[in-house]
Amino acid sequence: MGGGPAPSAGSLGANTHSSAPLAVRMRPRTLDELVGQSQLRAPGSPLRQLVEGDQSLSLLLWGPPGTGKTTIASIVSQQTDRRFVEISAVSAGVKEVRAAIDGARRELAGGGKETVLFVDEVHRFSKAQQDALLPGVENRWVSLVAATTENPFFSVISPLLSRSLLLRLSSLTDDDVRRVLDDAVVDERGLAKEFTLDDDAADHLVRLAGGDARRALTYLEAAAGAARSGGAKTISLESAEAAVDQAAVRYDRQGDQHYDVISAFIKSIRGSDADAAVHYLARMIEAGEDPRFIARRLVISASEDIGLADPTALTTAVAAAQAVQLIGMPEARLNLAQATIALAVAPKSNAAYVAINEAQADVRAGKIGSVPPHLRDGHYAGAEKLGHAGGAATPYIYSHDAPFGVAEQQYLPDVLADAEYYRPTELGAEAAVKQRWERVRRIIRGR
Ligand SMILES: Nc1ncnc2c1ncn2[C@@H]1O[C@H](COP(=O)(O)OP(=O)(O)OP(=O)(O)O)[C@@H](O)[C@H]1O
Repeated sequence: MGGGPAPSAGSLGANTHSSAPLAVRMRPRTLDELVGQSQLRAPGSPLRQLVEGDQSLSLLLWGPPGTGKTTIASIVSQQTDRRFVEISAVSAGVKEVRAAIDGARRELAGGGKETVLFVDEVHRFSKAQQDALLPGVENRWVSLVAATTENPFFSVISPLLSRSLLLRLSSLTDDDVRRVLDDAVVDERGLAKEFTLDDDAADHLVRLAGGDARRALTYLEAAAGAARSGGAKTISLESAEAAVDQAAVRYDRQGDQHYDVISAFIKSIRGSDADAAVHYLARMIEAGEDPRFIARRLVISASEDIGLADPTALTTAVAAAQAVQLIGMPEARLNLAQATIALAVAPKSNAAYVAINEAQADVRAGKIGSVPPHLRDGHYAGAEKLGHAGGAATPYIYSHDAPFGVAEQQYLPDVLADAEYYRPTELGAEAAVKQRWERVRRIIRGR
């Protein structure tokens, strides 16, 4: 490192227009420069109308990191000649929100420009903080562009949802990411043809980017730095590999490895390693991760990975999620720790997860069939004549009248008569469920 920085900074300066990171320099300036997201960019789409017309509208952009949310907000402000004011829900509170809205209102009152207020990670705002955005939106003092990586139906208050146009961004495909890289290699704002990018190096970067254009460009920039300091004209697989490890550490420090850590957290719970699960929980807490996000993942895991092997897991996870709402951080870390450990040490079953997946796959494949006549609604006049419910042709058996409260009777539609979606494990509490269910299924199906 010692003698490196000066010459390498110098040559970097000679080959770029600014010292901003490559991902920032390459930020698309128009909707047409945006890669992927074709549904949003289509002629006549609401976003295009917004950018090309002069109506004011609030947008809620929902999509994974590095797919263009901030970019879209900046395109809207540039192309409609509005001020761009950005606040991050990670660090800002009600005070900053009010100040931004007041500033926009004063600007308007003084005959100045309209304002695009970009709120990044809006799902991190509490209800009260989101409420503070409403007057600005309702009175059209700002065009709000709120970005979230989380499902807004859970994380955004409904008055804000109903006043905004929700646009969904998808992860970039591998081809999209490759295009972003190729553009950055040749573009004057980017690496301006200083290097050629080997195919295998590009493939490596595409794979590591995981659909995130910012990550792809950050890694490309690191690889270019390595090639430059080695005096190379080509970014090879070796320079890419060598550089990316360092870039990945930087990412971690900025908290952008969020998805890798949450993934390791869930996998540790699934793998029953309570120590590892608590370790990843601690990392997320220390990184300032949204506790509601962690709690929601626990609730999902309780059903996906534990299910009926320990039905109390879902109760525990839901209780932890409520505790997070009630108590907030830092104390809610205790509730999260208890739930994490309870889920990690619980016996594991994915039988409920597999059952619903298989049942939905069948329905999607068109295996539906009609509801057996004896199960149809028998409460309306004439139903009996049609043979529904109580009709003589297909009598409905009231289970409580059958021995042990289980009747031999077909419940599934004919096309699915032999389907067996729920296959219990023999683990934990599900062992007893399995014993009983197998007997019950035999009676129902008359075997
Ligand atoms: N669809 C895209 N087409 C081309 N470049 C993109 C696209 N999406 C992102 N980028 C590149 O990645 C950088 C970061 O993108 P942006 O800030 O818009 O991501 P984001 O979706 O707001 O992510 P985050 O949720 O992490 O804030 C941009 O400056 C740009 O260089």
